[in-house]
Amino acid sequence: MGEIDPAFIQDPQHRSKISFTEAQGIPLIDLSHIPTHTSDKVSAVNEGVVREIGDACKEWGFFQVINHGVPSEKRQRIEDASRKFFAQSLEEKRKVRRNDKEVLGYFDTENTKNVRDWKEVFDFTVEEPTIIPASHEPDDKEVTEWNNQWPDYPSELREACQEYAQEMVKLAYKLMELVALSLGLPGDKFHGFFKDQTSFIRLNHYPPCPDPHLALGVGRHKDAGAITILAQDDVGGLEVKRKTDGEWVRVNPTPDAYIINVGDIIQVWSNDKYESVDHRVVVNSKRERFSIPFLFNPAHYTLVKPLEELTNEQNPAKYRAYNLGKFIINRKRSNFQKLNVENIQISHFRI
Ligand SMILES: O=C(O)CCC(=O)C(=O)O
Ligand SMILES: [Fe+2]
Repeated sequence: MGEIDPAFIQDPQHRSKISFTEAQGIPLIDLSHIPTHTSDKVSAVNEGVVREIGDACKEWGFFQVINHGVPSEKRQRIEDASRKFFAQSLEEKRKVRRNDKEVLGYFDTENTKNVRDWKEVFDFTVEEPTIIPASHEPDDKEVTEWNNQWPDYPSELREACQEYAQEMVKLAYKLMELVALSLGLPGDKFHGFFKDQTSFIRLNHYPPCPDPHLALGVGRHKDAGAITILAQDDVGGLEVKRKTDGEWVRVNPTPDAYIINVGDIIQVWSNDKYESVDHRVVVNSKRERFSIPFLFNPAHYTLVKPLEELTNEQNPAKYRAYNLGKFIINRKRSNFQKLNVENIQISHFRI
């Protein structure tokens, strides 16, 4: 005990337990009968899946999908490239380091809720470049570009990432269609929001940790985007805060499955019908772990607010509209300046 830098040490109430509870009952949903372009008229087969998705979003905020249509070679390729990238020396990795000007690339000092995460990451956006507000100032209309920083090694990383991103976008549209249908909306209800998407992918590497019960790979948090599609390897460590009793439960790895979770934006759009759920990553002292989340995010100019179709006099909007781009910039800012305040959250816009 006590071998690690105090910056990593979680308050006792947030530490992982010695034994963990396996998440029983996180729905495993088979997408094999879902065509890429689900029309508004769901067939009888698809109706069952739509109901399963709706129930999973309500009861868990999390589910897993199989037969999702993402070719396993593409997943393998990005996973292999990620391993090669992180196996390099810190000096090499820092050549594509995130800094005040470049917000994407390699980063090994991320804090979640002001405690350092036991991990290193490599971030890249789907759109190259990604357009985003130039400042957090509400009245500043100027925009800027975020550009990816690609490392020289491994040489296949860039293409592997770009190809994988296209697969993630396809699956994300399919999932958003199912979510829309489950809310009683037209299948394409959400599509327009993603035209100039700010989606990004993060390669996560969690090295073995000498004190796994003091630190976390990622501290408890909710994802700020619309929906997250996560590939985790066979090590395990992702924990979800179960809605029924607030217990942290472990999502055991299922080979070739993706873990899907509702993000804050779906929570706002659905006016709290579907909630974004707290999750975290527990580390261990023996095996390094890799994961790849894809965060499907609308365009920066999106005004995020409860959908009119889902609100009425009895169920008024629970949130004020917020500008997504400004929200993203505010978050980045607080991460950088290590302001001793928690990141901006959707709860700031709660009415
Ligand atoms: O590594 C994981 O399993 C999850 C990571 C995560 O929640 C995130 O990066 O937002
Ligand atoms: Fe997350």
